[in-house]
Amino acid sequence: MKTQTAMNKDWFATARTLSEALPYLQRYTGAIVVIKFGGHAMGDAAEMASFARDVVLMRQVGVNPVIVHGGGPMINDLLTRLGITSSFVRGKRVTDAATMEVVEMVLSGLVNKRIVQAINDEGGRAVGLSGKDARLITCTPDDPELGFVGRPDDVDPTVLQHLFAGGIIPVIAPLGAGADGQSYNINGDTAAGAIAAALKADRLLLLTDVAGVKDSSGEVITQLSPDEVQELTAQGIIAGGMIPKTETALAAIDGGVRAVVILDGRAPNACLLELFTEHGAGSLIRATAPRTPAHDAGA
Ligand SMILES: Nc1ncnc2c1ncn2[C@@H]1O[C@H](COP(=O)(O)OP(=O)(O)O)[C@@H](O)[C@H]1O
Ligand SMILES: CC(=O)N[C@@H](CCC(=O)OP(=O)(O)O)C(=O)O
Repeated sequence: MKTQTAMNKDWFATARTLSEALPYLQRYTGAIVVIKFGGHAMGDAAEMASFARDVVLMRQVGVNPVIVHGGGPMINDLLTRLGITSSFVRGKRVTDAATMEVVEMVLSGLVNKRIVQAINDEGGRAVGLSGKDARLITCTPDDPELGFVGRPDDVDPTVLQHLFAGGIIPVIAPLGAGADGQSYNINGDTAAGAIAAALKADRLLLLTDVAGVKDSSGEVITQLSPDEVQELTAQGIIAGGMIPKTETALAAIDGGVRAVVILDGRAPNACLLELFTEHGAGSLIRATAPRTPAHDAGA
């Protein structure tokens, strides 16, 4: 049972949090925030609902969120059930014709519609599409060794601008078409970075299953410059699955994205904490400027 005094304390704290968010809400009105929602970050139904609620809140306060999702673990599940073996080279799935069919079914079907439904359930209006729709992403083959893995060559974000104007939240599966109409599988981080660069997004949030980029003692680094990312990679401190993320971050910054944040998508309200509080979350990568006191003031 809660006493009147305890309840009052809760409400005062909530009101103060809302009040303190004002400069951040003002800062992000009209901003474009691209969110890469990785398969490992998706979690269970409650975690998916919590993510969807944060996205709907962003839209409600005037941000234009764009979700680019992954789904590697879900692709693995269906491939296993179908008896198709799969391998990765430098973090990318070797994709033959049969694998491509499964990748498209899982990403454009199961995963995309699950996210769309979760956002709509929270009162938002989401539209699911892939990089093949409205020529959003045109690809060339990444590397002959990888089969039908695409490298985004041309990104036409016109369809996204139409969706923003209608107050609709785009949810994008990382697929693309070649000039010849062939379907390509694109790494989710790569697709998110290319879309963020084409939109000159204010933020690219890469949601993963760790709290951020860690240093040699396992501490999360709250802010890094591109040079520091390169140093940590050369020292082998940034390794494995973190390499495609930091490479994406550097390419996105080069392409005109103002800043990239790598953060834990399973942490409650991770996106809200990053955008609308002084605290921030995860590791912020950008060319210059401090993270505090207002971690992105004027950026
Ligand atoms: N310096 C580092 N800081 C944080 N994580 C790192 C670092 N180097 C390697 N990693 C690994 O990168 C992983 C994130 O990449 P990945 O599993 O591919 O993510 P996702 O599935 O979300 O795309 C972490 O779980 C961690 O094991
Ligand atoms: C070329 C390539 O590797 N494509 C990825 C696409 C999905 C993805 O990126 O999913 P996560 O973000 O959950 O890892 C794949 O086939 O798994």
